[in-house]
Amino acid sequence: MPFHPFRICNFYQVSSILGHGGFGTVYRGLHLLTSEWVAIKVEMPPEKEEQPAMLPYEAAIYKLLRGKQGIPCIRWSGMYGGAHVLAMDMLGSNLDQLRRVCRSQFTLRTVLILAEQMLDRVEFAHSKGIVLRDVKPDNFAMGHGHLANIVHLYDFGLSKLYRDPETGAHMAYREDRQRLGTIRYASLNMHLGRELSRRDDMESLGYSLIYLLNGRLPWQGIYAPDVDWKIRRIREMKAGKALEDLLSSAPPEFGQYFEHCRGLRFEQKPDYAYLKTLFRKRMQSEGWQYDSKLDWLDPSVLPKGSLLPDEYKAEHCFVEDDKWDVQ
Ligand SMILES: Nc1ncnc2c1ncn2[C@@H]1O[C@H](COP(=O)(O)OP(=O)(O)OP(=O)(O)O)[C@@H](O)[C@H]1O
Repeated sequence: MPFHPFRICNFYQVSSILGHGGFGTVYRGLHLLTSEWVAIKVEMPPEKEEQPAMLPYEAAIYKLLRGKQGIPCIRWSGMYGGAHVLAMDMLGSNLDQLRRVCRSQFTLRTVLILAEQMLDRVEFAHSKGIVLRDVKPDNFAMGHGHLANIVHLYDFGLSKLYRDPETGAHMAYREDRQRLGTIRYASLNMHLGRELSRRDDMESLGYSLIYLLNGRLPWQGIYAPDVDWKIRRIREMKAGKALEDLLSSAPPEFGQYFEHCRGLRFEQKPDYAYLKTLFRKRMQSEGWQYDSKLDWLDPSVLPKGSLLPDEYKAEHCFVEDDKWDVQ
């Protein structure tokens, strides 16, 4: 069906669809007065009255996180034309899209540079009492223009407050929880039906980093007669030898990372500084700098190059203004 441009909240001209989420559509919009591009999430109120809309909840999470670099800024949120609307900073490609541009995997150097920022974003969300419950490469995107080297954390649809905002008490441990998020990156506790806490975000981040480095995880593409069987098999792989083998063939820092995350108790705060130091020491020992030479901007370091046409390669005009968009 052809897309007909329309206007939303009076001053956003919607030009195209960016994507469809679990509960609505995300549009690309131009602010008619400032000429800034924004991403606009729109959710129609659920048909059943007792079913809550998700977007106001997500907007509330964004408000708790506002002001920090690496979290998209909310430009407008509320009801418009009978729909829930959330207008926010327009982001560039997510890390899984960029991985594909780099012919399926990043160099260790790029993964370590990204890891520092990803750890920082997750730590920040935790510091605000939020557990993300869906940490995966698709939920981290690079910024636009002068923020092209900044990793942004977005999509808080599954996040939850793990502390009571009044008393500060940690939520209670439970074992009867439903499966949530993305199986590929889910922690072992999620497979076991346990309430998810900070340790589980860290474990999912670990899987995400290894996925970006190797281009795949061992439990992708396994044969299974049905979905339940497959999920059970993935759980066994994460609990046993498949993970051990994965970690023994990965750089040793990842083994230490998982040892720490898997050793955390339900309410325990991860030692973010220790985890960052692990990766920083590796950067130092290799003589690598935290610079902007990320694989997709400088594909000369990639054994097989990138899928970007030549004119996109590290041309500053593409990273310094809003034209940089490799989706
Ligand atoms: N701020 C943004 N800037 C650019 N693109 C965005 C932005 N937010 C979302 N998108 C695009 O819209 C798509 C849908 O996003 P959304 O966060 O609603 O859902 P999702 O992550 O795909 O699914 P789910 O809602 O099930 O988590 C994303 O895949 C992304 O391509």
